[in-house]
Amino acid sequence: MANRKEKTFRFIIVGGGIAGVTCVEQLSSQIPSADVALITASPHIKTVTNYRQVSKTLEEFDVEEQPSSVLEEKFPNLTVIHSAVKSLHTRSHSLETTDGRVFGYEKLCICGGGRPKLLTQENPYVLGIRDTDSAQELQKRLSKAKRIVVVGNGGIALELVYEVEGCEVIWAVKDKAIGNTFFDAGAAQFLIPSLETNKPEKDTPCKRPRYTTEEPAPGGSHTFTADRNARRQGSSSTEAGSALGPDWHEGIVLQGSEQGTRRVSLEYQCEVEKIFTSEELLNSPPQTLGHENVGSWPVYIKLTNGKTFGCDFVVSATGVVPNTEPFLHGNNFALADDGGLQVDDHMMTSEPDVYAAGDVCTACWEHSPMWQQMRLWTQARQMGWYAGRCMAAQVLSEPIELDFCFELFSHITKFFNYKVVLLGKFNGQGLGSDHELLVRCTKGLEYVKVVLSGGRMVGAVLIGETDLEETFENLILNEMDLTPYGEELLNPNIDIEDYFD
Ligand SMILES: Cc1cc2nc3c(=O)[nH]c(=O)nc-3n(C[C@H](O)[C@H](O)[C@H](O)COP(=O)(O)OP(=O)(O)OC[C@H]3O[C@@H](n4cnc5c(N)ncnc54)[C@H](O)[C@@H]3O)c2cc1C
Ligand SMILES: NC(=O)C1=CN([C@@H]2O[C@H](COP(=O)(O)OP(=O)(O)OC[C@H]3O[C@@H](n4cnc5c(N)ncnc54)[C@H](O)[C@@H]3O)[C@@H](O)[C@H]2O)C=CC1
Repeated sequence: MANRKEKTFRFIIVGGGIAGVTCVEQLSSQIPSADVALITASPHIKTVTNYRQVSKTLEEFDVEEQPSSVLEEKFPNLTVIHSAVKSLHTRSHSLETTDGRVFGYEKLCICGGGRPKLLTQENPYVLGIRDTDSAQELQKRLSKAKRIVVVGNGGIALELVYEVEGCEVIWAVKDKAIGNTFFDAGAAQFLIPSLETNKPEKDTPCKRPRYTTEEPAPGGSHTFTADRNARRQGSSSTEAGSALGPDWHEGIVLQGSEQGTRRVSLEYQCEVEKIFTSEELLNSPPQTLGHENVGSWPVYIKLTNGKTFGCDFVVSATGVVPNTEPFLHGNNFALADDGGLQVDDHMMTSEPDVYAAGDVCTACWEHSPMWQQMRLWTQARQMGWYAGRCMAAQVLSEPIELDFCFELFSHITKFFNYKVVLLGKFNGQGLGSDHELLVRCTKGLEYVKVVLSGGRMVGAVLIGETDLEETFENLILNEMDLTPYGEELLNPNIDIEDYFD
């Protein structure tokens, strides 16, 4: 293969998502003379725009899908190759793309992202959501649907059950409360009433519509209903590739076949026992179907709580698997338990000269006590940026230390139309019983939870416009003993910022 190399680049980055593109930008601006190649399976690349450092560790930005020429114009030494990597040969420092080209590299960074961890593979009635194609498929199928079942209790499920209108949604969660990857039961209780109320009308269209839309066709349980008739529309056509992200649902119509109502029925503490097609159900012994008629739905889902629901399709919102497949074969990559490429504190994998960043990798260095990896947009950006710096530092023989952004976990997002800020060990992760909680909650307005360990703040969940993120971030980073303040810490009548000046 070595002889067939079309060209050897100093740096090759695989993947045109946030991690890969940020890595390319960092490398190209740090060493402008270096030949850099970005190899990506997707026709468009994702770039970070309107980046804003909210506080020491919190950041906000928009993400835009752009043609790769934008990047090539900015960095003349960059070549973008639109093809998927088919095989990697770390010994000969070369890789082959699906269109049969072979490229050599001095340093490689794998930013191949992840794919949905589906409940079951190759069942046409089980959908996952990851990229533009899968979002469009969801939109298309939803426009004809009367009932769907959403399985999973993380980010995608939270967004979907809130956004879908005109279609009954059965939401099956393994846990006692909603949103287990982000919240505890208290926060879940604060958020639940939002499923019963109307979504606020959006007076401005989405800032960055990215998806083609089609007009939809006409047209221990807990049930929530809300009415709304408004429909949103986006524009701009793209093809499959990188993961969606914040606001992915803003540019598409998530409307079922019926008129604009949100109807969510929650099934707690249950998993999926079996998924049947209508024919399978007819051929199998009688099932407990309640009022369902066998044959009236294309697919049926049996839950471990004994209930079976017929529906138009099932959304498997059950997490992400790192996309390691094409890179592993014939190489010696160490993998983490979650299937990610293990990386050290310089974003290096176990193979020489191969780095990795974003959803594809698992951070295997000794973490700061206040940081954990979550497969999020912000972390993809931070890892891509830091990997670029590490690759450049190695080439320039410069020392580099783990970046400050890995000191404290921080995430800003929106669920059920509330601003949500998560800091540090926001759910007491890894603390066992060695922590206490302080909670302040005003129904419909805000939910503030502080996690304390040994008298020091180690995490927080802030829902609503609390304006506390910067102060709490400082208190966590300063490791100040807060014992003397006790519950005053959350006293709404005290301006906490002045308190700690
Ligand atoms: C529906 C949805 C909503 C989300 N919402 C949020 C949110 O609100 N906030 C947040 O922080 N995060 C969110 N995320 C998570 C976030 O989008 C991801 O963590 C992040 O985009 C990962 O970036 P990445 O660059 O690592 O991977 P990706 O964006 O998946 O990019 C991987 C790239 O690698 C390319 N690729 C893969 N294999 C190959 C190959 N063999 N050869 C060449 N190229 C290849 C792909 O085409 C793609 O361009 C969401 C994710 C989803 C699916
Ligand atoms: N606003 C945000 O920050 C958002 C972030 N994301 C990110 O996108 C990625 C994909 O999102 P999700 O698929 O929601 O992943 P996730 O990791 O957030 O949640 C997965 C959920 O599926 C559940 N689950 C796993 N296996 C299951 C099974 N067999 N049966 C039933 N439940 C099961 C888990 O308990 C968990 O609740 C994640 O990395 C997530 O963090 C997604 C949407 C919004």
